[in-house]
Amino acid sequence: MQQDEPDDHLVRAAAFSKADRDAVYRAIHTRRDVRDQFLPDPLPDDLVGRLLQAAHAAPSVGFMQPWNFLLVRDADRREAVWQAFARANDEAAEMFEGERRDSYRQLKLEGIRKAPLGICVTCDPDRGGPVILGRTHNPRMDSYSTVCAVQNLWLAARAEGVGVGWVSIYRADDLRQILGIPRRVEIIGWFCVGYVEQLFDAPELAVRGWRQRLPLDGLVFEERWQEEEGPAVGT
Ligand SMILES: Cc1cc2c(cc1C)N(C[C@H](O)[C@H](O)[C@H](O)COP(=O)(O)O)c1[nH]c(=O)[nH]c(=O)c1N2
Repeated sequence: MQQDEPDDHLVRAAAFSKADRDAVYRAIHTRRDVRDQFLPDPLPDDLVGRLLQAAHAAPSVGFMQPWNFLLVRDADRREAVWQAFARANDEAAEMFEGERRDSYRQLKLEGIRKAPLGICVTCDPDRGGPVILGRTHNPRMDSYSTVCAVQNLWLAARAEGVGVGWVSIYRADDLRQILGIPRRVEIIGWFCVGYVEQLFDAPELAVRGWRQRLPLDGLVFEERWQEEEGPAVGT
C-alpha cells in the first residue's frame, strides 16, 4: 500500500476559541468521582460508543493501545462485583483506627449496583509484542497509558452529563473470577457509569471532611527537587 508523505498529515494547530477553551476547562474542573448520584436510565449505545472512542483516542506508550473495556450491564454480575467490593471494603476499614475508621465507614465509595453500566478497564501487557517503544526501561508505562484512556472517558462523560465513579476496592482475583479476566491481563479499575442530574461542586471526600485539596504552590518545584522542611505535604 502506498504511504502518504508524513508531512502531508501536518495540520494547523491554532489555539481553540475562548468558548471551546472554556468548555475544555469546564469539563476538567467540574468532573467528579460519582458514587451515589446515578440515575437508573440505561445509556444509549451511541453515547457509550462516543465515550469509548474518547478513551481509545488516548496516548499510549509506543502506540500500543493496551486497553480493553469490559461492559457489564447484567445486574447479577454487578451484584457479584459489589460483593467483592464489600469484602475488600471491610478489610480496608480495618486499616484505619478510631474516629478515622468511623468516618471511613460512613463514606460511600462506590455505585456498583446503582449505576446501570459497569466498565472494567484492563491493560494487556502483551499487546504489540514483547518489546514496546518507550516501555523498555519503564515497564509500568502500559498501565499509565490505560489510565490516560480512563481520564479521556471520564472527561467525555462529564461533557455528556454522564457520571463516572472509579472503584479500586476489591481483590483483583475476585474480579478475574467474576469476569473471566486472564491472569496476565492487569485490571486497571471498575468504573460505575450512568446519567447524573447532580454533581458535587468539589471532591466529595473534601466536602465530607476526609481530605482537602492541597495548595498547588507546594507541589510545583523549579529546576530541582525540594525536600520538605516541615512535615511532608499532606500529613
Ligand atoms: C486510581 C484511583 C482510584 C480510585 C479513585 C480515583 C483514582 C484516580 N477514586 C476517586 C477519588 O476518591 C476521587 O477522584 C478524589 O476523591 C477526587 O475527587 P473528584 O474525582 O475530583 O471528584 C475512588 N473513589 C471511591 O469512592 N472509591 C474508590 O475505590 C476509588 N478509587
